[in-house]
Amino acid sequence: MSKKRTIDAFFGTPKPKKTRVEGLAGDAVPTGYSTHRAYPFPIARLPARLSAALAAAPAPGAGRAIADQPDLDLLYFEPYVPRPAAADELFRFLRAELPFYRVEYDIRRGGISAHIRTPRWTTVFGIDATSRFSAAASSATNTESTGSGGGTGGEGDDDVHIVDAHTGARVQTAGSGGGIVKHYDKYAPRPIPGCLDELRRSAEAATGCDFNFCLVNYYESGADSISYHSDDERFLGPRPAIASFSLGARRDFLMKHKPGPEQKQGKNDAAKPLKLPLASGDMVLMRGPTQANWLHSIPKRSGKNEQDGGRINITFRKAMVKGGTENYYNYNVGAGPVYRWDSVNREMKLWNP
Ligand SMILES: O=C(O)CCC(=O)C(=O)O
Ligand SMILES: [Fe+2]
Repeated sequence: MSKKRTIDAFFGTPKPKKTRVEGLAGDAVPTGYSTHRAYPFPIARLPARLSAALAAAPAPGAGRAIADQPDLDLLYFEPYVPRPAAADELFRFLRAELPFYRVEYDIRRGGISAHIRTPRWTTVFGIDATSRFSAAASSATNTESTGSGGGTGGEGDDDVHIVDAHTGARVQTAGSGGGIVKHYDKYAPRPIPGCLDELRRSAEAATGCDFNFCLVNYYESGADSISYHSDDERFLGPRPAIASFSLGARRDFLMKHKPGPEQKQGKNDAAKPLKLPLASGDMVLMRGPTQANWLHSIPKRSGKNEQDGGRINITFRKAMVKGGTENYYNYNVGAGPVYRWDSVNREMKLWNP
């Protein structure tokens, strides 16, 4: 029996007589909801046993360094989230509880325009380092409500606003009304919900890095992919550290050195392409000179490997300036409709509140 079928057999049949929440794996019961007016629906907090699994995450330095190639610096936790049970439960939880988008956009390159359909589901939370969510935001995102989404005790998400990270002064945004719109006028940034913030805090402890953004990809089958790119945008600053988690189906993560003048000089002849078969629960920290010099991708899979179950990828990053916030919401939320996992039909479904 394949590993996947074993996991399905273990989690596929919920235990009878326990309170069960639609979309949650097995007998998991949420411990409350994160709410915010920019969320399309309240987002469940982690069941206690997943919180416990993340709290017991690897100690700093537990990862294996991969730095034996020019300009490459990876730290590979294999796994980070214990597998199969915790990693697979976290996969099912996040697929069921997060809003997803299928972003489309137009590009113009060299006078030619093209319409791009992102070949995977995406979502994003966070705000760049020039701003933060007010104290009311953190209480709103930790609201112990029972699912109505309205919060409790008057700590409604209406009090949540964005403030300057240094002065604490309120940042004038599209949603805050009254006067000239100055910042974040295209998208209302969303605080990282509790369920992903627990993983963010765990990753910060394990890596010693700071993260203020969480990007999520859902590859529903082998037909979904991400093409070769590097996460080297200027708004991440030089030598960015990116923590990348894998949950669900195993997919190959390919890396190759960027072509460049150095290669012609022979310096990078030794840089061989890399293939990491990322499994559920794995985490790869990419840091140092990696983004400036290497490309990475998740190629499509075909034939018998195409329908091998979905995979979620979560990356934590630190955007330094406001342009990063707009860029991330542009390409991971966009202007299209919201989708949510339908656990009966086992597919993403348009969310119509
Ligand atoms: O899915 C993955 O492992 C990689 C995702 C990625 O490279 C990205 O979101 O920038
Ligand atoms: Fe990437």
